[in-house]
Amino acid sequence: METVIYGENLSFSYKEKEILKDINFAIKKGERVGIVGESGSGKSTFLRLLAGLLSPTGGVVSVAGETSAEGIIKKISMVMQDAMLMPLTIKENITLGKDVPVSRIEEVIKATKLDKWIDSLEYGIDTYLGDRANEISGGQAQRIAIARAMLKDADIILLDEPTSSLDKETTTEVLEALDRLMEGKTVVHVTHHPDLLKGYDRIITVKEGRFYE
Ligand SMILES: Nc1ncnc2c1ncn2[C@@H]1O[C@H](COP(=O)(O)OP(=O)(O)OP(=O)(O)O)[C@@H](O)[C@H]1O
Repeated sequence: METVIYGENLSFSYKEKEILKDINFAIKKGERVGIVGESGSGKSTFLRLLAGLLSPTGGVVSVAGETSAEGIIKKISMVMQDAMLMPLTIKENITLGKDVPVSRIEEVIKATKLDKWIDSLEYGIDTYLGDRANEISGGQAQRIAIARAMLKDADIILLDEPTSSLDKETTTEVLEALDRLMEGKTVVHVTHHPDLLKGYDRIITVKEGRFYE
């Protein structure tokens, strides 16, 4: 299988503080890779480098053949700890304002099991989330973020603790939705919970700026 994500002598520092030191790695198409390590070891920093949100201070990171933020952003979908919903309708939060066939929107709403909840709302998918944001549970918010990622249908899925703010029951629902999102994709998943990485192809531990498999 071809390599779709790689780093060559990849380093990253915040000012003088070196977080990642001269790392080399390669992730193949369709692989599921878990990233674990102590708090502060640099897991989120690594994911941000893969997402193009940070630029390496040394070496190269390449994602689906892209090394620039503009290139990378088109090739990845990211689900993070916070869904970061905008003061827009549910539909607009899922489509991000793109013109998408209704049938496709319905598909992702079903796949993330948001349909029952949305049907119960007076304005359905056109419900405005601005002032109602407080009435949305963390699990619903995360599933909206997952529906958004499904619609984008990028080949590479980056996950940063997508279930860490949820209770046990809600976590199960969100994990089911994530399973659907990850089908057939290349996945990099940062987590404190190795039990979420069952069935993954590889687990990388970040320690003192280096990778251990
Ligand atoms: N914007 C920033 N400026 C300076 N230092 C930062 C910044 N963001 C993170 N750091 C530091 O970089 C180190 C790595 O942070 P990072 O968030 O990548 O770790 P992590 O392994 O994801 O931690 P956690 O598991 O707690 O989320 C930490 O020591 C953190 O304090």
